[in-house]
Amino acid sequence: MPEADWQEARRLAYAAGSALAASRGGTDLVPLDRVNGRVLAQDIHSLHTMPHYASSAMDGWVVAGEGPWQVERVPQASANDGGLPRPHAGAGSTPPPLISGWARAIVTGESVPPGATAVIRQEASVLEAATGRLSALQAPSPGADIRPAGREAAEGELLLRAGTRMTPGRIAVAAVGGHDRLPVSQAVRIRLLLTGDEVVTTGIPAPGQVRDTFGPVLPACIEALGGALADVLRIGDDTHATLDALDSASAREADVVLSTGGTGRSPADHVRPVAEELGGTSIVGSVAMRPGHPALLRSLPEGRLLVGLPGNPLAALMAVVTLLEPLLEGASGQPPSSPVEVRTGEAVRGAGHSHRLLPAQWSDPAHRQQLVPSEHTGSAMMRGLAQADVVMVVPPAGVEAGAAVTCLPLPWYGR
Ligand SMILES: Nc1nc2c(c(=O)[nH]1)N[C@H]1C(S)=C(S)[C@@H](COP(=O)(O)OP(=O)(O)OC[C@H]3O[C@@H](n4cnc5c(N)ncnc54)[C@H](O)[C@@H]3O)O[C@H]1N2
Ligand code: MOO
Repeated sequence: MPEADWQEARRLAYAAGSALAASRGGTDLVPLDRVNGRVLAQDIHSLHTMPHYASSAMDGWVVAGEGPWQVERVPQASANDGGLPRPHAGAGSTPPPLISGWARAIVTGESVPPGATAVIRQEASVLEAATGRLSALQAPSPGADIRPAGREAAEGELLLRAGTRMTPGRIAVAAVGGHDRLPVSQAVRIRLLLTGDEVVTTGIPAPGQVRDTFGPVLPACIEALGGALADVLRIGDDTHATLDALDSASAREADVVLSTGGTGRSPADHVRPVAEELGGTSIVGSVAMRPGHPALLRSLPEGRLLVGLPGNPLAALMAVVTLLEPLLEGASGQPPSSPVEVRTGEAVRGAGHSHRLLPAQWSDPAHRQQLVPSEHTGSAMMRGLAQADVVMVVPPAGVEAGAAVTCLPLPWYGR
């Protein structure tokens, strides 16, 4: 099977994610304080006008008509508040109307009474305590410092579209719109399967061993991309263990198995042959990208999916942005993310028939105009990725200095 072109591999992964959602995707109703990062399954509308009542934008006096005004009730001067203003007296109810020529103390956010024409800030007012006469340093324009009801949104107005990923700003607008829970796409459940006899999880590895790069890293990537980690399994390079990990009762509880290592074709590599033996179809057999070309995507029994990441750590993370990210976008109903184009400050050699995925960084982080490839970007190296701001996608023919080049965000910098 020929290597899939890089863009085609992303399209196929997105389509496989969409098909997964169609076959098993449900909706969760999630409270606002737990919805960050989830993707809306339906459009969200305002449940009332926003703001839902006219309020004061400042501490001071609400007035009706032309000044000077008579204060309804002169507040007692006190050391703490200088006689102004009193706390919200009537939260939850409409205040009594204000008659033309009168003024009443008001605090920020408090309901403006019917009949009010403006709010005068405390520091812009002069109160004659003995007579209760209030004047303004400058005549207020009509409606000054009053936030009218409905200025931000009418009741029923669209606030957020289905397919939107929730962020703190979007959670805030849903709260202001009156929502307690939001309908979000059920997160894709992912089994993380780490393979390799030589992998050790702590301390300094002996020659021939490697320190596990994936166990501490991929759960964070899965979370950042909106997936849900179902479980983590570590196995050696063994056919039966691989078979069990891909197709046991517990494996079937996950929608996707995300494996690392074992994608090659040596006798020590079991992921590919065992998956083939299980049936299903190959969706992406390998990808025309460097590093990471042995990455694979195939269907497993019951319509589950296998994303096989190569063992070399940088290769695996480039496969995460190539296959796992579009798959999870498709599965949550988000539109496919479109990579941005940025200028490269240096000429970058292409890989001939493949795209090159290179960790890259801003040459001037303050202005973010131009990228340069990071150093130490060998397939088994991590220093380049540690410094990187984005992934530069270099076309097969390479790019000249100053040319625009496609870039992908790194999962942990959000999208
Ligand atoms: N004859 C060929 N050999 C290889 C080819 C090829 O085309 N022909 N492709 C190379 C490329 S490219 C890659 S990438 C790797 C893919 O290897 P596998 O997916 O089969 O992975 P392994 O062989 O199990 O391991 C490769 C490498 O990665 C290290 N590794 C594995 N797991 C971890 C981990 N959890 N943390 C850190 N490092 C890990 C492992 O020790 C090996 O060094 O194949 C090339 N060979
Ligand atoms: O995927 Mo491999 O070298 O491209 O590490």
